[in-house]
Amino acid sequence: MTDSAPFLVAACQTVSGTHVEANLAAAGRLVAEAAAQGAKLVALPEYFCLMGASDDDKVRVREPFDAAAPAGPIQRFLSETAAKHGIWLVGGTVPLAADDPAKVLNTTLVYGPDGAVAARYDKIHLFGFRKGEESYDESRTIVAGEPQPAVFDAPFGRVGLSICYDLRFPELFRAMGDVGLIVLPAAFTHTTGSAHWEVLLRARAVENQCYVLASAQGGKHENGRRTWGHSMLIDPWGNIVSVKPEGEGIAIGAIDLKLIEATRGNLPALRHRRM
Ligand SMILES: NC(=O)CC(=O)C(=O)O
Repeated sequence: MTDSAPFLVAACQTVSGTHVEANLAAAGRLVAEAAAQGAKLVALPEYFCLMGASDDDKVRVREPFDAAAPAGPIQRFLSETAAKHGIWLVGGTVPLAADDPAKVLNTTLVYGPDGAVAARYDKIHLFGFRKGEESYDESRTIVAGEPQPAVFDAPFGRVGLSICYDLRFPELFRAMGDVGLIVLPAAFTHTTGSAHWEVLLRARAVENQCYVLASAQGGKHENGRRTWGHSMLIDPWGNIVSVKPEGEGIAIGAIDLKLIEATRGNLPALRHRRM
């Protein structure tokens, strides 16, 4: 049964550094702030546990995955934090061990209010970008997930999972089916984010007539990188409900399931699809 009363969700924005312990402490403070304000679902950003000095650092802190018992400090932190606050915690991304020992899976693990794993999504699309001095190639250290959508059911409805660069591939979001909320942990670069972040997020909300909650890295990092931030909640009409432009903090706002129904009733574009 779906509980249809409006409820709060929050996107945590971090400026993660090169030390896992310090990053987990920062994430813990932000989740506690969101929970204290009443958020039922809280999302952390991509790479919330580490923005390493080099891309290979995430391989150094990789953890095996165990759905039954947290198999490392990052998974333990997520499980304990969800249970402590009694929330749904979308755990940004965790570097999970892959078959190739030189690479990881860049994975979102979702924990329920009981601290148990409720869903897993391995990032499908791997970011590559080169312009001037800037160069990114995730395929060097990350193995792409199997190309299939991941959703989970919470008491307030169905939630779809995606990560950062996935945002540029609308077919993934369509394949999620009927979701009321899409969550996107991210670490968009300052260059690409200033140009594309908001317009892409709002497009995904409008074309799927659902809420989008995007939790981002936002600021100048210890490793010299600069990320765009602008963590936000967007409603099914494409309005920005709440935004955290820069630096550490949260973007918190209400989800009203009746607005999804009303939007789809007024403008039945999803029913008008012919392909
Ligand atoms: N950092 C990413 O994975 C994606 C990004 O910055 C972009 O798509 O732009």
